[in-house]
Amino acid sequence: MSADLPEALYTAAQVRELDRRAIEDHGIPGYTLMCRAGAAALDRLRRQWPGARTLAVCCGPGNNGGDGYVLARLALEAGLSVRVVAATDPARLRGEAERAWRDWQACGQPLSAPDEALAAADVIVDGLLGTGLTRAVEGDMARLIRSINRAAGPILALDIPSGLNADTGAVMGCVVEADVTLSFIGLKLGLMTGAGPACRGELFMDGLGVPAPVFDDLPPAARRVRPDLSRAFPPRSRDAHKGHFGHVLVIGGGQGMPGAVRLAGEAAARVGAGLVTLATHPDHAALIPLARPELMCHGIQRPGDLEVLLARADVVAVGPGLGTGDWGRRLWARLGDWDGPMVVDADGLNLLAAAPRCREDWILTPHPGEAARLLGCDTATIQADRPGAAAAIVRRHGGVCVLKGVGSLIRDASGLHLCDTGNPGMASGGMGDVLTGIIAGLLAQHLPAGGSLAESAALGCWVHGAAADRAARVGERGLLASDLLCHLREVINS
Ligand SMILES: NC(=O)C1=CN([C@@H]2O[C@H](COP(=O)(O)OP(=O)(O)OC[C@H]3O[C@@H](n4cnc5c(N)ncnc54)[C@H](O)[C@@H]3O)[C@@H](O)[C@H]2O)[C@H](O)CC1
Ligand SMILES: [K+]
Repeated sequence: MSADLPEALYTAAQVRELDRRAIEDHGIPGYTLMCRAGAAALDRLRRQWPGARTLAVCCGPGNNGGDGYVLARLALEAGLSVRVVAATDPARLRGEAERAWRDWQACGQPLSAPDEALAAADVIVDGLLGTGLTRAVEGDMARLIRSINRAAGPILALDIPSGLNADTGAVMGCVVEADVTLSFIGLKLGLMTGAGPACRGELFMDGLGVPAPVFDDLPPAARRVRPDLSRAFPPRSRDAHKGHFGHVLVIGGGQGMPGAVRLAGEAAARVGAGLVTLATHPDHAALIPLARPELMCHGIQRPGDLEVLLARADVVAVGPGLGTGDWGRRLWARLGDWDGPMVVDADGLNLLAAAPRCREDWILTPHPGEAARLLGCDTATIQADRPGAAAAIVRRHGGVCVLKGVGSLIRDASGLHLCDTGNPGMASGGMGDVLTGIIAGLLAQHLPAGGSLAESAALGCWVHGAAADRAARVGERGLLASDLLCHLREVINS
């Protein structure tokens, strides 16, 4: 991903509104925007693949196709060999796209058959579908996308890989697997979550010269988490003592599952919580401090054993390894009237799904499967509309929802953040326990300074992914949750 991507993320409808404003309110003709898009795409193509001489440009039925026809004409004028594949009859093109087609036609080049064009191409340009995707891709369009994906040449997607839902990051039937995507005017939310990161390749954006006022009073659908770490983690006063940095109580670790609470507890300590106590099953309470003596650990037989611990806690993290049996259920029930910020993960979420409740001061951290249980649907439904699922969980349960996965979403009643740190090495047990501890540890310190519950959750997601990215420098495969712990300090002090 190019480092200088903007923070704001938009839906397809919002980008269409930005297009409209640029055209109608600022007098930039639509065709000028389209020509700028085509020119920007050709420029990106030649930077990415300087040796490319032969292009296959696949053009669809709308303005995304129009971008493609402009690129094809400009490439021809620049001396490249260009074969254009029209996915649908160009006679059906309208508006700017029709004009782009006519300007291409005036170059006197015939259309090409897909197989011939794709086989000969040094680079393939995907101008099939953009933000106008309205339904699952099928038929000839799907066949063409599959041929593009099978071809040898690298792929440049215009605006968004065809077949990717710009709002949700879901694949609509099939999707172009791009090597590079150049998005226009505003970054689409779907490029950053769900299947977006996997099919967009390296991501760039070009604003097409749209003036800044176009973006006024159009709040983006989401904002990428880009913390200013010096502000998020202000220097500690010289007379600091552990009482200044809060006390986290982690409740979980049912019989035979001590690891989850240990990971969560250590993560909370590693992001700077002053004190961390684990309330866990008596069978292993004495063992955990042997591995990490800084963690205080109490064996809990019954809910009453929590009282003294809850009285001392500033933040509760509940769920890692809790289990949904009688022991876990009784501890969960005791928390019903605990008054303070809470992070709920894993079996805490499963118990919440079984007996729904609503609070404003908790942070729920479901992965898609737990989110499906919270909403009473299946995981595919969650992944088909991740932003919608996160919003539904907040409507039903209040507080903040961190919907984990590629492009974790952090949703509260006032808005949506998206975290794009992290890597596939995080697909291993215990990563969620570490995130739970990180968020609880930040809440205990009221970090980021003056931030909301959602901002603490967003910062925690960012720190979690950034630590995993550092740990993955020696390889993603085999990355363990505990590998993140030593990197947490590097990240928050960097
Ligand atoms: N001035 C501008 O408007 C600019 C637009 N940009 C580019 O325009 C596209 C959005 O264009 P739009 O025509 O709205 O949509 P698409 O080109 O994505 O395609 C719409 C077209 O496709 C049909 N369609 C929808 N779903 C399917 C499907 N599953 N299978 C087949 N066909 C489908 C639909 O019926 C329409 O006919 C944007 O992405 C930019 O690339 C410029 O970037 C900036 C200027
Ligand atoms: K496209």
